[in-house]
Parts: sequence; C-alpha cells; structure tokens
Amino acid sequence: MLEVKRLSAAYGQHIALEDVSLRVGRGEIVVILGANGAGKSTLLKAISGICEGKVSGSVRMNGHEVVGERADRIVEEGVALVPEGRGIFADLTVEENLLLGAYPGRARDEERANLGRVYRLFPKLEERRGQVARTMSGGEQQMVAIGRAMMSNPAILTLDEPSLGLSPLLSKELFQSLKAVRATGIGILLVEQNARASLAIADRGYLLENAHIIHEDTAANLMRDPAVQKAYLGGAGASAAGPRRAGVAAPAAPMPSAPRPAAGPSPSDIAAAAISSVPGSRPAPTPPPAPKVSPPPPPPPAPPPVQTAPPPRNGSATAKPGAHGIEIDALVARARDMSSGRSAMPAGPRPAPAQPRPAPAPQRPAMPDLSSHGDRLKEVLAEIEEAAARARSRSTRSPGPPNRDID
Ligand SMILES: Nc1ncnc2c1ncn2[C@@H]1O[C@H](COP(=O)(O)OP(=O)(O)OP(=O)(O)O)[C@@H](O)[C@H]1O
Repeated sequence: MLEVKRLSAAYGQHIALEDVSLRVGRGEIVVILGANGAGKSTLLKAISGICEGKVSGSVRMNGHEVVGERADRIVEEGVALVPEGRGIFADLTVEENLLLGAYPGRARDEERANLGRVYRLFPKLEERRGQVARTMSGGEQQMVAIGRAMMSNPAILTLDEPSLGLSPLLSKELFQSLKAVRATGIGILLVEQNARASLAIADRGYLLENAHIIHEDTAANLMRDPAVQKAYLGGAGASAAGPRRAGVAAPAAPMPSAPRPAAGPSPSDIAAAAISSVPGSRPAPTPPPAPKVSPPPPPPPAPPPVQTAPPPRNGSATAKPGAHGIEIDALVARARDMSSGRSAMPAGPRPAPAQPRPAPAPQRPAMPDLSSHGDRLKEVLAEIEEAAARARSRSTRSPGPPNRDID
C-alpha cells in the first residue's frame, strides 16, 4: 500500500536520509528504530510532504507517486500523520479536535461513521467529548491526536514517537490502542523510542542509522537479535551468544525521553500540518509523565505549529456543517483566536474537566501571525481563509443548523 523507494532528504549539505526503501501493508504495524538524529522524523516528514529539506526518490501510495505533492494531497491519498508532540488544539474540545480531522475530502462524507469508529476505539473520548483538550491527561491527548488522524479516513497512519512523555501505564494503553487501530485494516508506520513496546506490537521493523536503513526483519526476529537487543533493548542481549550481525552499529546512543529543544518550528509542529485543518494554533504541550498531579508546562517558546489545511475541493467544503452541527468555519475562528494568544495555556495546574463551552464567536476569523512560517503555509492558509469567506457568504444566504450539539 505504502511503498517508499530510494527516498533521500537533505538539509542543505546535510544528508538526513539516503536511499531509504520500505513498505507498509494494510493492517500491518511497521516500526522504525534508530538513534537520535538517525533521520526518523525526516522520514515521516518526507513521506507526508512536509520535509523542510530537499527530497528525492519515490513514495507511492496505492501506486500513486506522492513525492512533490502538497501535504494536503498526500492526506487525500490516505496518509495521515500523528506528529511528535501531538499537535492537538488545546482550547478546543475533544470532539472539535476530532471533527477538524475530517476536513479532507476523502473523509467528509464519512465523518459520522469515522467519528463512531474513533469512539468505538477510544470509548473514553466519547465520554469526554465535550471536555477541553488541555484538561486531558497525556495519554488521553495522545488518543485525541490519533483519533483526529483517523478522522481523515487514512489507509496509513504514521506516528512520530507517540509514547513520548507518557507514563508506563499510559504507554501500555497507547500501544494496545495501536493494535486496535491495526485491526481496522489501517497500516501503521511507527517511529518509537520505546523499542521493546513497539516491537512487541509490530509485525516488521527497520533499523535506521545515520540516514540509512541497515536492516529489516520481522519484529519477532528483531527482538531476538542480540545486536538489536544490545543497541535498542537496554543491553539484554549483550551477553547472548552469537556473532554481532554486521550492519548494526555498536550500542547506539540510548534514546532519551526528553523532547528536543525547540529551534524554530519543531518537526512535530510542522508535521501537524498533515492531519490538521485549521490555521495556526498552539498545540497542547506534552505533559510530564505524571500529568494527573503535576502542573502542565508553560506554553513553548517556539512559534505556533505550522498547520496547513487542504483547500476545499469544490469551494464548498468549509460551508458544510459537520455531522454534529459544528461548522469548520467556526472552529477556524476559534483556532485563530488561540494563535493570537487569547487562549494561551495557563502555567497553573490543569483546570477541572468537562467545562461546557459557549458557542463560537461569530466574528470573521482573521489570519494568524504567519511571520515565522514559510510561503507555502501562507498560501495554504490564504486558501482556507477564502474558503471560509465563501462559507460565510453562503450561510448568510441560507441559515444553517445550530452551531453545536455536543454538550
Ligand atoms: N529542519 C532541519 N534543518 C537542518 N537539519 C535538520 C532539520 N531537521 C533535522 N535536521 C537534521 O537531520 C538529521 C536527522 O534529523 P531527524 O529529526 O530526522 O532525526 P531523528 O532520528 O528523528 O532524531 P530524534 O530521535 O532525536 O528525533 C539530524 O542531524 C538533524 O539535526
């Protein structure tokens, strides 16, 4: 289904990915293991069309070449990304976050069915559908991020270090959830620092080192491989008999759990583009491992995430109220409000859950501050703005249904 051939990516003179080939089939979990800086995030970004570097080679989705395509087109081909750091909208409710994921044309007609599917997979999200995302635990926020990606009706889900920052218990729940996602037939490409847990649920895996795939095998074989054990599984196989397999670098640096410091838009910020559908908003930050009692970290100093959205296919997409009566136009306005700082994350403890929210403000959404982002993003956001304007003019001609019915 997803076939990557000789994919390379370079940031200026720095080659971050070279001649990488892999495939992900339907209903298959494929894990990418690699040390820090090996090129794992670059690989996911290159597949999703959001790599800042120069990309060459081939990525085919069901036979269609997508290298060179815009990120939103790649989402339409069925590839959804759950970025590192989640990229969910902190001040929107669970359900609003999910509905934003249904923006791609391939998903809009099946919004209700997909929402039902997400709620069946993650019953807790249905219970908490009116809860503001920022008040969710880290694991629940990760479920929202995965659920939102699934709302785009993907055939392939790619995830960048989804267990980052989660407690062992929440990580376990997360990996169980991924198995449930696989059972629906979706193929999963998983970049994970937790090699043991990811290999335990994966079907196959690739080792990525210094921009190259150096080995591929079944997950079971990788688990048993002494060199893999030594490099990625905490040295359990360091004393095991058997020769080192050529190609597996001697103990790779252990993969730390701390996110990289922000230096401009982070990969996860940029990656949020592939699954999101409204312009610039600050995502909920990854909480510390014990989020129930710890106060959330302050908003990151980095610029707001780059959020690209697919333009409406026929100019009417943004006018259509969601299956639950929520207009994407209104959500765009709310997300824009967040990006302008009016709904910044507080530094205090997490507020009480499940607060009912007032109806979205009807004013026209203005463009967020784009000064720190690229021209491509500006173009895409401008298209969204135009689509929203079309939606508004249409809604003044024929009044639509109530704004929301989720509480
Ligand atoms: N936007 C960028 N500009 C320049 N260099 C970059 C950029 N993004 C990544 N790199 C470099 O490319 C290499 C691969 O980075 P990448 O983020 O893909 O690694 P990774 O395997 O995901 O690492 P980690 O596990 O630490 O997240 C690194 O050397 C990194 O410094």
